[in-house]
Amino acid sequence: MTSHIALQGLSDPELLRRQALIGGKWVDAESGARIEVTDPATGAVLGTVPDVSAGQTGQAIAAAEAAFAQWRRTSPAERAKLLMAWHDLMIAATEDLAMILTLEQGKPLAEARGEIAYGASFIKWFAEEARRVEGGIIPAPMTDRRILATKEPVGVSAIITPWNFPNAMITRKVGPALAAGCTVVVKPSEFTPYSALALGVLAERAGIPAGVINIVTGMPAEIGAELTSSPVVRKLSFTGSTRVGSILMGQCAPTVKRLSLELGGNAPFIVFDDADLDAAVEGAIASKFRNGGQTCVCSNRILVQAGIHDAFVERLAERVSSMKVGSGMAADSDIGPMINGAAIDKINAHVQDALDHGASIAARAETPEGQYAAPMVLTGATGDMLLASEETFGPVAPVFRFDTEEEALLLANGTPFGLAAYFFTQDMQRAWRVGEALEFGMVGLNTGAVSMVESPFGGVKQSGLGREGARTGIDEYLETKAFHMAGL
Ligand SMILES: O=CCCCC(=O)O
Repeated sequence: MTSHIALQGLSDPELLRRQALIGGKWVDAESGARIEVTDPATGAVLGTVPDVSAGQTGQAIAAAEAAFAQWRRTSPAERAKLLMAWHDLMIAATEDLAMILTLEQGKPLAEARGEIAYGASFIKWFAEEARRVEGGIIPAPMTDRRILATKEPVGVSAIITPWNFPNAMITRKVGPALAAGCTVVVKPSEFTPYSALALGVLAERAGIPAGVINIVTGMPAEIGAELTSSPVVRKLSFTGSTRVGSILMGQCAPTVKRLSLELGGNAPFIVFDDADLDAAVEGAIASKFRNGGQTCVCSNRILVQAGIHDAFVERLAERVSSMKVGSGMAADSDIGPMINGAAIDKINAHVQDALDHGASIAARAETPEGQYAAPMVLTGATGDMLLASEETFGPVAPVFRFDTEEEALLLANGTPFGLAAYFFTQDMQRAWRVGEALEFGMVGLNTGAVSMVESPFGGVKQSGLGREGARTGIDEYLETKAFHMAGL
């Protein structure tokens, strides 16, 4: 089968796999059904992958269950060694992995390289953490007893990942799962399966045993229903929208699975009068336009205090109007295509609704025809606009004006979501006060970037459950067993 990706010249064409991975075997769908994967920059079909059925998903679950029996008994040092080998192969394959990622997802190649480094960092981190899973001894109320708290892997884990970070959202989940001794069935987004399959190839080369990582490609409803209903699957980790997360949560209820959910955000980005203007503009660019605005932690509402409002808007507008929009494969692109037509429709609807409600366009970058959204700064944004209550998930920066700190906090917290928030001030008392008052899982003071392996990633309210990355990320894949030894 020919493929546009192969024509682009991967140095290791074997990384481009077009089959699902079940129990160590690369397989097609039993029905022969396949789905197309397209390049969002051109609309060209990159190739196809199997549309795996519920039955085959069941086979992947059975393979993960069989592998779990052995994998859970490997030593932490052995798991760490295999994970480090996987990490090293990822780093060595950065250029190819980044090219695959850009072609199927659209983000500029430089950002894709950054995602591969970010993705690999989770594998390295959890390779290290594998050897630090410790239990404890609890003083018992009687003298002839000892109580041990031991840690055990949760079991077979279902990993459902999104299209916006096709590499790193897999590694942030699979890294800790494998380190803890769990085995996984990964269902990557149907828009970006090639990045996932390439990770599968590298895992196999690293020596990770058959069945420990299974990857099922295809449409989400059928595969998701099988993963969530299976009593063998003991854990679901999902990154995606709150709407889908809550459906999955409901589907997991009958079998009472452990859940990690990284869901939608509606991040406020607050600029106080006393902010460092340069730093605030840089922070806004970093947090708003990462991945073309298609990131759950991207700022969605830019709240600017009246005294600095006009200066901030002027500087932001200058930066945004000179942004380069184009194919992620072009060296000078700052913003690539959006993932699909539905994304463009939503962005356009938000912009039109804002304009209908009195907003104005302060800046708009030149944008080519095709599946692109124009980077834009809107002023005069207000709470009755769609973009105040929903994630736009695109390169549109709406600026809301506020007068007092109290007003800013009411606006910022006035959302059912609570993933990330950012604020800029040079007043240290305000820094503590506002940082503590923001109802979000992640808060950036004088920075627009909070995503890094060392830091716990996750949200409160309808933004999800659990934390990924960091020291605690492995806990999501561990159970505590109370082991009572009596008659001593
Ligand atoms: O949309 C959510 C992906 C999270 C990417 C990150 O880790 O910042």
